[in-house]
Amino acid sequence: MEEFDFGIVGLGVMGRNLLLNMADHNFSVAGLDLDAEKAASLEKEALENHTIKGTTSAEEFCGLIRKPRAIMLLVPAGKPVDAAIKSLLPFLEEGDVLVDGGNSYFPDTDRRVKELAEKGIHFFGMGISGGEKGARFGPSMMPGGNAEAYERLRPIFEAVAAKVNGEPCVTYLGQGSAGNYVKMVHNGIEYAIMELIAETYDLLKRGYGVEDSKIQQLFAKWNESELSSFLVEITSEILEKQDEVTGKGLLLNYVSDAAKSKGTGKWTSQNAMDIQAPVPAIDAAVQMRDISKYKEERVEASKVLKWKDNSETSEEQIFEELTDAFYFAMINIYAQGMAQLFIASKEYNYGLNLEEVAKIWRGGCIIRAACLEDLRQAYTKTPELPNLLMDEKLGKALQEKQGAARNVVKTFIDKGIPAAVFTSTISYFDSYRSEILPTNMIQAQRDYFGAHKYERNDQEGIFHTEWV
Ligand SMILES: NC(=O)C1=CN([C@@H]2O[C@H](COP(=O)(O)OP(=O)(O)OC[C@H]3O[C@@H](n4cnc5c(N)ncnc54)[C@H](OP(=O)(O)O)[C@@H]3O)[C@@H](O)[C@H]2O)C=CC1
Ligand SMILES: O=C(CO)[C@H](O)[C@H](O)COP(=O)(O)O
Repeated sequence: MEEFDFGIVGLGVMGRNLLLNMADHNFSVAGLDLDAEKAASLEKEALENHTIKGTTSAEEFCGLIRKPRAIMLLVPAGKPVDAAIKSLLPFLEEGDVLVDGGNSYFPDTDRRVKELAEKGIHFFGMGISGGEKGARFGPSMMPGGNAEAYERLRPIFEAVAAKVNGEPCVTYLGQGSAGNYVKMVHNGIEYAIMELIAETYDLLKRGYGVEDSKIQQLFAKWNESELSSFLVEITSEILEKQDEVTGKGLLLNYVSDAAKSKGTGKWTSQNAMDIQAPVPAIDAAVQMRDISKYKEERVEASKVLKWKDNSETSEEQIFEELTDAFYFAMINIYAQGMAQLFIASKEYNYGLNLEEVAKIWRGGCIIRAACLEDLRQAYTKTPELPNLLMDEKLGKALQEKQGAARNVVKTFIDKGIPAAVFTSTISYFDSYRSEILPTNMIQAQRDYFGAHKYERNDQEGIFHTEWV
């Protein structure tokens, strides 16, 4: 056989849709899944011009694909990836390329790259974003690994990726686990923007008692402005969806408020701490999902821990200021994530080009937004920009909008509505722009109780003092 251009392992949400997307672009693709029903139904979905074949046999699957083989895994992260690799290995040969398209934890990718290199197999970690529709009609893809192996995959990935002004939302990002790392931070940013939107909705709904339809209109209007983005767009659609079970009101009002997660946001925060890249908005978003799980405790606490709203900001003023406050927070979130990538690139030797990262995030992915073109331009101007807050254009916009952001945050606090991400973005901005921080006190305290020593700001050297 050996006639298929590409193979995909895992015919679930992402694998099946990406396979059909590839087939749309005239690539012949074989699919492998443990579930016979999924493998069989694939061929039923084929259009006339598609060349696709589904199987549950790893041997048959590997036999279908032209050598050197190009195979992508789209199975859940963790053990299923190792299991899928193990099932393929007996049938793979030197020179074959395996691409992990899932949300794998980046150290796992580094391990797999090494293990498979010993067998002459190129292993690639490639984050994919865009969900079900993105995979089907054009995702953003973040590949990392062996640069030569990528050249073989490039035509197929560029064909199926989303396009912005004709430019594909995929590019080679760097060696080893660079692709998984960039996707991990993408998801960290995703968590923070989702929480920012949730906080905005909360302030309007619980803080001001604004009707859902009016909140929907605000998000729809924002999507026509500089705040235009996929997450804002889907929020306005979610705020329109009626509940079909009860036939009464919005479905959203029946959705449980205990949020789930699969790990990428947490890994972003954990690794940010390891490499000392502060990302407080992402940390806050992860923590809010965690707090949301303590439903019973929250219900009990709400009965005893009371606060009386003493806000002086009118609903009209909030509607006016929220737009600027949202922009301010959103840019801060991207700045934190991009600064993490800047630091991680040096730490792990990825050689990331942040202009390219911003470029491939403009379309296809969950965090696509109009502002990503401004982010891209900031890096075109200054490729080694350590923090987007220092870009002239973005910095000026943030300076103009910070007043609104500060008032909105005050209003959240006055009303007793949680605003973990909104408040963290102001603190980040204020810390980053502080020539002096009170951390001299921390250094003095460390020296006082632990003889940890300190440096002085007026002379060289390391000092210790008997403080009393
Ligand atoms: N869903 C989304 O929006 C996005 C998901 N991702 C990532 O993509 C990856 C895949 O996600 P998704 O498509 O949603 O997952 P699904 O659970 O929908 O699909 C995974 C498929 O892989 C199959 N599978 C598991 N182990 C093996 C194996 N050893 N050999 C062959 N097939 C196997 C599963 O079969 P079975 O069900 O029988 O176990 C299932 O059909 C994950 O890492 C996810 O985090 C990335 C971006 C967006
Ligand atoms: O990668 C994705 C989007 O970019 C996936 O949808 C992922 O599952 C989202 O993360 P979580 O499930 O933790 O919210």
